[in-house]
Amino acid sequence: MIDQLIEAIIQKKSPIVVGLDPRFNQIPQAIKEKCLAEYGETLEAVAAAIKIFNRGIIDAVADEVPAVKPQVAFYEQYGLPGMAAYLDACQYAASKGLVVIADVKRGDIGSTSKAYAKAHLGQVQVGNKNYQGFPADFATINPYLGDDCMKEFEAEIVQEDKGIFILVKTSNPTSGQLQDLVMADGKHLYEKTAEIVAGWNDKICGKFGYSPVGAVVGATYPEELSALRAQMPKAMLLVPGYGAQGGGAKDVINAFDTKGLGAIVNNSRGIIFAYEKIGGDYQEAARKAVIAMKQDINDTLSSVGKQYW
Ligand SMILES: O=C(O)c1cc(=O)[nH]c(=O)n1[C@@H]1O[C@H](COP(=O)(O)O)[C@@H](O)[C@H]1O
Repeated sequence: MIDQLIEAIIQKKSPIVVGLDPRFNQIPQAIKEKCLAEYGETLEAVAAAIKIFNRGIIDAVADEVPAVKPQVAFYEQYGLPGMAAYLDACQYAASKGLVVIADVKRGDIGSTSKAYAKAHLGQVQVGNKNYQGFPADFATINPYLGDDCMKEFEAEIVQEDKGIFILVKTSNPTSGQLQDLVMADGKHLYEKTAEIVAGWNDKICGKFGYSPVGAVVGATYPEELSALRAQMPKAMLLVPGYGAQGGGAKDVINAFDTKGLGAIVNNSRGIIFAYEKIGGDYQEAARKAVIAMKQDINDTLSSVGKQYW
C-alpha cells in the first residue's frame, strides 16, 4: 500500500492528506437542521450529519488528494452511531479511490495490539467467513508500550499489504515533556523511537525506497523534522500541524527527500471547515483550500529544487 500511496501522490501531484475530523457544531447549518428534523436531538442525528458532511468533503477533494485521515475520536464520542459514521467515512473514501489512514493511535501489550491490527487493517474470521471491522490502509500507532505493541501489526503489513505510521515526534505543545527526554546515551526519547522505525525499515521496503512502516512528525517542530528525515531515510513521514496548528510550507519542506518524495502533509480543520473563513458552499471552500495548500507546498518544493513532478 505504501507504493500505491506514493503513486497516487505523484499522479495527483499532491503530497496532501485531508483530515476528516468533523465537529458537529461546525457542520453547515442546513445539514444539521435536516438531520435534527429527521432524527430529533439524538446521536443518530449527529452521525447522519457527519456522514453527509464527510461524503460532501470526499466528493469535493477526491481528485485533488491521494488520501484522507479520519480521526476516530471525533466519531467515537458519539457512541455506536458515531462509529457507524466512521465506518462510512472509511468505506466511502475507499470507494472513491482514496487511501485511508485510520488515525486511531493504537498500541497495547502484544496480544491486544494484534486485535487492534485486525480491527483496523486486517480481518477477523467467523467460522469459514472473513470480515473487516473498520477497513483502512494505514493506521497511526502509539509506540510507548515498546516493540511488541508495534510488531503485532507486521502480519497485516506483510500479508494484507497495509502500513502504519508510528508517533515519533508529535505536533502538540507539550510533546517534548516525554518525547524530548534525554536518555543515558545523550539521545532524545523521540530519537530512540526513530531508531526502532529505521531498524524496521531496513527489513521491509517498497519500490520507491519507502517502507510501509512510516513515522508521524509534527510540522510544528521543523528542526526535529529535518533531523528525523535524515535519521529515518526510508520512513514515509506523516506530517500533521500544517494550518490550524501554525505550521506552513516552509516548516514541512524538510520532511521531503531531495527528489521531493517521502512525506505527506495533513490538514484537517483548515480544509474541511474552510467555508467558515472564506465563505460560500462548504464543498467549494474545501476544494479551494486543498488547491491553495497544494500550490503552497508545490511552490515551496519547487523553490528549493525538490518538486518531483
Ligand atoms: O497522528 C496524527 O495524525 C497527529 C499527530 C500529531 O502529532 N499531531 C496531530 O495533530 N495529529 C492529528 O492530525 C490532525 C490535525 O488536525 P488540524 O490541526 O485540524 O489540521 C488531528 O486529527 C490530530 O489528531
